[in-house]
This record gives sequence, structure tokens and C-alpha cells, in this order.
Amino acid sequence: MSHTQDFHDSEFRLLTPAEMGRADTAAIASGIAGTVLMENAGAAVAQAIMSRWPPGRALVACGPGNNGGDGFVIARHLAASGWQVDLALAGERQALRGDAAWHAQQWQGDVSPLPETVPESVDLVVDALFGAGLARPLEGVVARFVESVNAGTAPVCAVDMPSGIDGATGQALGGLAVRADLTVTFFRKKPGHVLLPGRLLCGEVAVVDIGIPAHVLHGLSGASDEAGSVDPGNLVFENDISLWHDGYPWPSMEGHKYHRGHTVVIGGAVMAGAARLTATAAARIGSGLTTLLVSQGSLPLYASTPASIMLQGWQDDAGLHSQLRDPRKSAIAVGPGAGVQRWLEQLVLHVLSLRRVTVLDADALSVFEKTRSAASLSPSDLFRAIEGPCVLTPHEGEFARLFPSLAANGDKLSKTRQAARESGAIVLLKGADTVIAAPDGRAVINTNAPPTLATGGAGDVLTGMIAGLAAQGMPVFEAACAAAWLHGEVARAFGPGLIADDLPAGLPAVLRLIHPASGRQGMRR
Ligand SMILES: NC(=O)C1=CN([C@@H]2O[C@H](COP(=O)(O)OP(=O)(O)OC[C@H]3O[C@@H](n4cnc5c(N)ncnc54)[C@H](O)[C@@H]3O)[C@@H](O)[C@H]2O)[C@H](O)CC1
Ligand SMILES: [K+]
Repeated sequence: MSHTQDFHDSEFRLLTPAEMGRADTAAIASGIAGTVLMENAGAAVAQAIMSRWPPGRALVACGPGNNGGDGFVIARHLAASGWQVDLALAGERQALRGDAAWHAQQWQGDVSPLPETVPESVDLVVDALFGAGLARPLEGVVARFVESVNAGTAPVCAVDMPSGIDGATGQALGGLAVRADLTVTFFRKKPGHVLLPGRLLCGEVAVVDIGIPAHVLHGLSGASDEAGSVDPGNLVFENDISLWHDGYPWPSMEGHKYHRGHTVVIGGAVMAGAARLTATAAARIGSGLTTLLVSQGSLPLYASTPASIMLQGWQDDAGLHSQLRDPRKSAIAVGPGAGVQRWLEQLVLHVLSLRRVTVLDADALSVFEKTRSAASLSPSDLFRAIEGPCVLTPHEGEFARLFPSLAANGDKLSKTRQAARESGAIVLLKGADTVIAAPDGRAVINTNAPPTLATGGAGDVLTGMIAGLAAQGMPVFEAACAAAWLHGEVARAFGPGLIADDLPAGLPAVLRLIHPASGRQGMRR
């Protein structure tokens, strides 16, 4: 995200519940009454419901706060549109406060206590129990009601967030949360709508405008400097083409292969396929030159390397170092198939000392595992050596070995951001909700990865895509975001039966779709 592009306003920006509360307050301070915001929210949810389900019997479950207040508004709009509405309240009506109390007074129907089970005849459950204010696991009657909702067959519409999901982390507090078919949220999505399991429990997510002006976003986080550009720190986004499209390294007519960078992939003497996938991916995503560097003795393992990739052997460390010395070798990827051995530790430190773009994956991460033999280096030795543009691409297991204190607790977004701060590198923590975090606090959550990507070698391909983009001059954070998105999009386009070898081959079709000449600002999902 270039500083010139004012990404505060991005529709893909995610707001934490706390930031959302501040947006709410700023909107009210700008003259929009809280009761109007709540009316707009409830009316929008009712509209979303009526556009998906025919009139029937709706059970609107209201909580004790403003999420519940939204529920009173929804109930009124559904009843006015011919729905048979039962409103059930968790808590006492007279305990309602503020906007929620005001809207409860507008509700002319009955208010029943929240039942423990959902009646059979209900056609739709509206979950207006808890949203941004969830503070602890669901308990008592509410917990039993939610279990009944999840065990039932009636479709569910969640208001703002499925009750039980922490909006900041996507975690189901206490392991129990509503499983919704539709979640209608306000103004911007929250991390809980895109991180797992929250994303899965939301069902379809609809973001509705309730009258909060976009300018409130500028005051929420990150300071503006005198130039008016804004500090990217602590902004979180759902990955989208719009975040990195401006800086994508499309080939230009006046360019030539040296303009398009040179990616070096260092292969091991064990699993040649991994490094070959990495190198092929780097070439496919546009690296002008791609070299696969392997020890002399393992050259025969790489005989089937595609012709467009230069295959070179080295006799000894000195030979390897001289191969890397050429500054035109703009990006170096180490790790896939390298084998966890002492040699690799020293190689990684040497590569980092060159301060070229470095992507470390797989064995290049595990070799620094704290608990390996006493002679081995530790993660802090690795982090101390990271002074140039570097991307670490661990899966959960490698992350736990590199950042043992972080892995144990904390949600995926927080721990990945903390790891980026600790290591000084861009950290891409893989998964169905891959998180990419920068040391300055920026973070992007990737949401387009299909389950077919859980196949051997997919990570090797991603490593090559990141290195290949960065070799062409794309800043490493944006390169990691673009690679993660393209990786997911290629897999989605391919469909079932995907193997890692299909990924580089699938890139051209997706790149054609997002190329500026296609006239499309990418593929809106
Ligand atoms: N931000 C906006 O633009 C708008 C938000 N609206 C809605 O307001 C809720 C947030 O409301 P809030 O009162 O802050 O919190 P909740 O209603 O989510 O929670 C109510 C209350 O419940 C208590 N509580 C928390 N966890 C539990 C629990 N596990 N068991 C029992 N009680 C619990 C706690 O005291 C909470 O304060 C937001 O989600 C939107 O739906 C506005 O209506 C529209 C504009
Ligand atoms: K809810």
C-alpha cells in the first residue's frame, strides 16, 4: 500500500470492535444521533433478511446491550413487513440503557424471556444477543439457547457478529458461538469476520452503510504527517487487489530481462522438487532471470528443471558465496527442500548479510528451532541477522518453533504482528486465513485460499511467487500480499484435483484477469 494511496478509506480496511466503537462515537459527535445509527443498522439488517427469506415466523433474540437494541429495530421492521415476530430478551427490559432502551420502547409487541430451545415452528432466528461488546464466553440460558440454535434447522441471521465470536480475533470464546447463514455488519468488517473460526461461523457477510461518514476513519488509528499521508501502522485489511495493484510490477515495453530482476533459489540435496517448484513459480510470476543454485553433487537430482531456469552447481561455500555476490541477483529464496542441517544455518546468515530481498521458508526457519542440538543457533540469532528486506513464511508448526512464546497464546493476527516486530521481517503465517504482518504494524488477512491449497509443495510455490515479485522491485510487504492473493485465486480457478505443480501453470490466466489492460480493477468477489 503506497503512502500516496489513501488506504485509510479502503473498503477492505478492518476495524477492531474498539475502533468501531470510536467510529460510532465520532459519527454521533458529527451530529448523527445514536438512535438514528441504531435505526439505520436495524433497518439494514431487516432489509438484508427480507431480500433473502420470504415472510414467515422470526425469533429475534436480543441481548442486554446495543446489539439487542438493533434486534428491537429489526423486529419492528419485520413485523411491519408481514413477518410473525417473537422477540426474546436475555436480561431485564428495564435494564436496557440508552439507544437500546429507546428502541425497545418503539417495539409494540411482546417481550419474552430468552428460551432455552428454539421452537420448531420458527422459520428464521435473528441473533442480536452480542456483537462488539462480547466480553466473555456465553453461559447459562444464552449458551443453551445458542446450542439449540446450532442444533436446529432454522436459518440464522447474525447481527454485526455471530454471538460468541470475538470481533477482534475471530475466536469463539469458550468454544461456543452462533453458526450463522448470514452476518450483517456495519460500516466495515472486523478481523473476526475474516479470521477463523469467525469467518466460517459468519456464513455470508454483508457490510451495510448506516450513515457513518468515511472521514471518521482517519482519526481512528495511525497518525497523519504534515504531508497528509498517513502512518500505515496498525492498520489491518482484508487482502484485495486494490491494496497492491498500483505497485504491481507489470512488464513494460522498455524493460528487458535484467529490468525484471533475478531470483536465486537455493536448493537442497534432499527434496529437489520443492526448490524446483519455488524456482518455477518465481519465473512464472515474472522474474526476469531465475537461477536454481544447488550443490555440485546434487545436480543430477535437478535434471528435470524447466529449461527457462538456470541450473548452477557449487563445489563449496566459497563457490556458493561467489555465485551470490552479483548484486543483480535481487532476491534469494532459501529453505524449500534444503534439509535441516548446520550448513543451512550458516548459509542463511550469509544470505542475510547480503541484504538482498530474502525469503526464508521451511527448513531455513526450522533450522533455527530453539530446541535443536545445543550447537545450533537460536531464533534470536536469526532475527539479529535480519537487517534487509526479508519475508518469513512459516506454517503454524514452524511458527511455534521460531516464536515459542507467541505461539502458545494470542490470536493469529496479534501473534503474527508481534512476530514481525520481534524478527524485523515481514511474517506471513500460512493457513486458510493467512496473515501477513509488517514490523511497522500493518497487517493483511488473506481470505481467498480454498482448502485444495493444503497440498504438498503449495508453500514452496508461494515462496517463489513472493521472491519473484520482490525480485522485480515490488516492496516485500506488498509482494507477500499479492503472492498470497494470487496463490489463492489460482487455486480457486483450478478447482478440485489441484497439485502444487498446477499453481505456476495457473498464474497466467489469473494475471490476465487482473492486468490493467483487462480494464477490470481485479476480481471483485
Ligand atoms: N458501532 C456502530 O456503528 C453501531 C453498533 N451498534 C450495535 O451495538 C453493538 C455493540 O453494543 P454493546 O452494547 O457495546 O455490546 P453488545 O450489545 O455486543 O453486548 C452487550 C453487553 O453484554 C454484556 N456481555 C458481554 N459478553 C457477555 C456474555 N458472554 N454473557 C453475558 N453478557 C455479556 C456486556 O456488558 C456488553 O456490554 C454492536 O455489535 C452493534 O450491533 C449500534 O446499534 C448501531 C451502530
Ligand atoms: K450478534
